[in-house]
Amino acid sequence: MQNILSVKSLTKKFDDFTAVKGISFDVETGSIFAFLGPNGAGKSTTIKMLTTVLKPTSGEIRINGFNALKEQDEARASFGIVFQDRSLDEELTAYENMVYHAVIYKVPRKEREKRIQQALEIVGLWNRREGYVKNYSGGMKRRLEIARALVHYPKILFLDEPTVGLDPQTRNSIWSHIKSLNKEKGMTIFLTTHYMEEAEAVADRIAIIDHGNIIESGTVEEIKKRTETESLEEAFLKLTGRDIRDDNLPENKVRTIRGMRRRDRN
Ligand SMILES: Nc1ncnc2c1ncn2[C@@H]1O[C@H](COP(=O)(O)OP(=O)(O)OP(=O)(O)O)[C@@H](O)[C@H]1O
Repeated sequence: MQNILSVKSLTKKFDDFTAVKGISFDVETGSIFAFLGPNGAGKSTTIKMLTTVLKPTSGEIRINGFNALKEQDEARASFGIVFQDRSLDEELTAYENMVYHAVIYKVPRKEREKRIQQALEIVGLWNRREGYVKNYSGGMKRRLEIARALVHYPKILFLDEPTVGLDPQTRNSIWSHIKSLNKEKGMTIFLTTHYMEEAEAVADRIAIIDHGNIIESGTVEEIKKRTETESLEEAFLKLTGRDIRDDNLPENKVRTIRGMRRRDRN
């Protein structure tokens, strides 16, 4: 199978500190790839380089066959991204937010309505398109962000912590939308998450980064076998010696996640 994303010897230095240390990996077209690591491991720095926000110190990135450093426009047209931070205009309707994004991405005017409808239908928001975003729930906002990232027909979707801050039911609904996008539309998904059980449930392949190096990669089964563990969470702990969810998380994230764990138990 072809690789939609291919990364070779990718390195990022901030002055004399090396945040990403020559990592290499491939993402197969049509797969779900989870990029995991404790806080400060280098995930955000890597995603920023993959999405052309940050210039690598050295290394190669090919997205959809394009050199992400030399063919930036083509590379950018090939991916959609949902960052952790909300970037919707709350004072506009869902539909207006979609139009705004379609214009920025230069979707031809004639195509706009059709593509917006398709994207909103995928996340189950077409019937709610006239609603103001400020009146949307957290889960609806996240679904709208995913729909928005699809409007220029990307080949690969980057999702940075797509379910953080959402309750368990909403998290399930987000995952089912992501899975159907992958299975039914063949969209490649590259995601980060702090929820090991969610990564285990959805990802075809996983890479674990720590201190700027990829310390393990493969399918969940391969990783569990090699680490002689029963779950991805256990494998992660064994490999990094840390709990992904509690290690130096910003206080607000810890609170959200601990709250969720309590709710999960109740
Ligand atoms: N602009 C910068 N200047 C200097 N150091 C930086 C900069 N950005 C990130 N770093 C450092 O690089 C390392 C990797 O950071 P990065 O944000 O990529 O980690 P992360 O794995 O995404 O963590 P998190 O899960 O908290 O988002 C950290 O030690 C961080 O302090």
